[in-house]
Amino acid sequence: MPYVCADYSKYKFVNVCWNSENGIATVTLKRPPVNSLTAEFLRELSSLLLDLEKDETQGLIFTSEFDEKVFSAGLDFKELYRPSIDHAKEFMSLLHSFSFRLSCTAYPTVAVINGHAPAGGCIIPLCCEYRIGLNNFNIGLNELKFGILLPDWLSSLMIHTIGSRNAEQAILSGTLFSSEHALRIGLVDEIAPTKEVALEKATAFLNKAKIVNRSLRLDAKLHLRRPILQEFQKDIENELAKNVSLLMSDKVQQSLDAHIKILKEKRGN
Ligand SMILES: CCCCCCCC/C=C\C=C\CC(=O)SCCNC(=O)CCNC(=O)[C@H](O)C(C)(C)COP(=O)(O)OP(=O)(O)OC[C@H]1O[C@@H](n2cnc3c(N)ncnc32)[C@H](O)[C@@H]1OP(=O)(O)O
Repeated sequence: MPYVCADYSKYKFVNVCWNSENGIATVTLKRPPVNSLTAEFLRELSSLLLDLEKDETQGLIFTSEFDEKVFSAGLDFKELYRPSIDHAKEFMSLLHSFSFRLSCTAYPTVAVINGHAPAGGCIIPLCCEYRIGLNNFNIGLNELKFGILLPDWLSSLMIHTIGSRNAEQAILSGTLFSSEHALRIGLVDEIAPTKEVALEKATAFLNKAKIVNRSLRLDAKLHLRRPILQEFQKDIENELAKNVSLLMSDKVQQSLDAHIKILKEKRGN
């Protein structure tokens, strides 16, 4: 059984619950109020994946502290509004490297999606091998509605998950799917009535993975995910530069400004 070496209490935005009997790590995202992804959060998540790898984790479950509300609200609007060029570059690079790392972990991964997961909030679930949703949440890649062209690796993750035809329709219409609809098109693999049941289902999925030799399983995973991994590795410098210039463009900045205002008005601030 794996021996836990890393100090998981050092992490600010996640709670790591390590089960020493089965080697499964349950990682609860807890960056208030809505687990939006900032550079600091992405840096922490990347470092966490390395720690889990070193500790020979047998399986990883992601879930959110903000149960039945939000899994992750996606990229942090506020941090990405008028960033410095250096910060924009750092952010895009962290988003890319974390998503790549999560897509090819040696251990199996599950997302328990216990709340909304719009746009960038869908990235963690899509990088995972298995997705279990709760009822009454929305999930999808609705970036086109913000004037954001998806990076190829992200489209590729969606295609891998729901097939090209469904992905084309979903991405081009910027649809956010209800949990039932997400189940029908395969964007989630199962629906559970509560987080507890979802966590049991996640553990059952991870236990099934154990009957396969670990290194053979990793070879097969990398082989099956080759089209996605190739998109991640394709012309990285150019891809990052494209995303930075998209983020800095007037159109995207105006869209972020408009969304920040909408959220403020909603809260009456
Ligand atoms: C911009 C990138 C350009 C470059 C692209 C290249 C790479 C492309 C790859 C991926 C791109 C992804 C794009 C995104 O992810 S953009 C973010 C999209 N997300 C959303 O549209 C979600 C917006 N939020 C909501 O719909 C709701 O907040 C919801 C998550 C459903 C929760 O609703 P509720 O529980 O009612 O909470 P409130 O709306 O009242 O919000 C509570 C506070 O949280 C703040 N908030 C919400 N979302 C974000 C966010 N994304 N970033 C930062 N902050 C967010 C909100 O303002 C409230 O704050 P406060 O309490 O201070 O008022």
